[in-house]
Amino acid sequence: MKTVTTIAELRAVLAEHRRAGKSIGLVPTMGYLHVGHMELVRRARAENDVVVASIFVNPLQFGPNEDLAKYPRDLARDEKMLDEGGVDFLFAPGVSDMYPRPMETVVDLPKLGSELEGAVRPGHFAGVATVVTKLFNIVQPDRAYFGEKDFQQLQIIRRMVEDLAQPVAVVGVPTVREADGLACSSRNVYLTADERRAAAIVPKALDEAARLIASGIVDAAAVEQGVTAFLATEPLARPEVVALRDPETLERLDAIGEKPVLLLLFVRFGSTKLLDNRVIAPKSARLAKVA
Ligand SMILES: Nc1ncnc2c1ncn2[C@@H]1O[C@H](COP(=O)(O)OP(=O)(O)OP(=O)(O)O)[C@@H](O)[C@H]1O
Ligand SMILES: CC(C)(CO)[C@@H](O)C(=O)[O-]
Ligand code: BAL
Repeated sequence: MKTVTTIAELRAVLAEHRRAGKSIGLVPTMGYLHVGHMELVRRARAENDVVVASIFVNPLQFGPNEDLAKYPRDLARDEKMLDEGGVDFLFAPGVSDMYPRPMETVVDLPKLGSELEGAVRPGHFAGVATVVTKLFNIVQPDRAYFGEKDFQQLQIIRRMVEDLAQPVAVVGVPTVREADGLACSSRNVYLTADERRAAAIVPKALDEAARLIASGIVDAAAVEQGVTAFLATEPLARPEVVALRDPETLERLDAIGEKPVLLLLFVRFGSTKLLDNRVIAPKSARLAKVA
């Protein structure tokens, strides 16, 4: 694997491969890799001739009081993991490589980006959409891989690619979990031992949502209240978003019908935010209950 830090060098090495007709897969990350990231790499490796991973802790997507400065970093360990995962090029630019001048241009999806996590992190998704567009322009990948754990991010990128006719196929990858069900996340390292034990309630709250829907509840607010009450049984959990939404538009739902619904959670433990979600198909949830 070759590590590249400048846009010009990455463009030059990829141009050769593109001329030779090779397909290119891109895995964008912020580093401090775990098995969830490596699943994106595995998919990219299986589906493309050339695999590029990027590590860039993007200042544009952090709010003034967020964890930009303390976001966990370990480039040497990440390089080893990516090399073993079969990545061909690691793009690891510094902030001045990526943004030689303050950015004047912003890619924003004001509606999708202000819902849910966007409501508690104003400007976050404009920062994500802008950097992902820039990465797409630099790498010009055939396919780009994103985790379903960050479900809103994935839907925003899908919509951005459609709206702007960006020539890339967006591939969503199912969430990889720890043994107790907690979604793997770089930020899990911030949790104290007590918070880490308590965090197992997050995936259980998704099970609770599926159980409530399977029991025949059709009122979306009643499911949200049931899940909030379930999370309240864990004193260390501070739910910030408990929302049942349309999986594609992220719009609120009044009633649960036949179509799949998204349950999205954003729960704080101490100063750490944890995200999780599940798309629940009401029909199969109810059939599973009958069976
Ligand atoms: N558990 C996981 N399973 C599958 N994909 C994941 C998982 N965790 C992260 N990803 C995906 O990896 C990509 C890079 O994510 P990122 O570097 O922000 O890691 P993260 O663990 O989500 O970090 P954070 O703690 O900041 O949320 C994103 O597309 C993200 O959705
Ligand atoms: C997609 C991404 C790499 C953009 O900075 C980031 O939001 C992430 O790691 O999910
Ligand atoms: N995993 C999404 C990136 C962020 O939280 O900033």
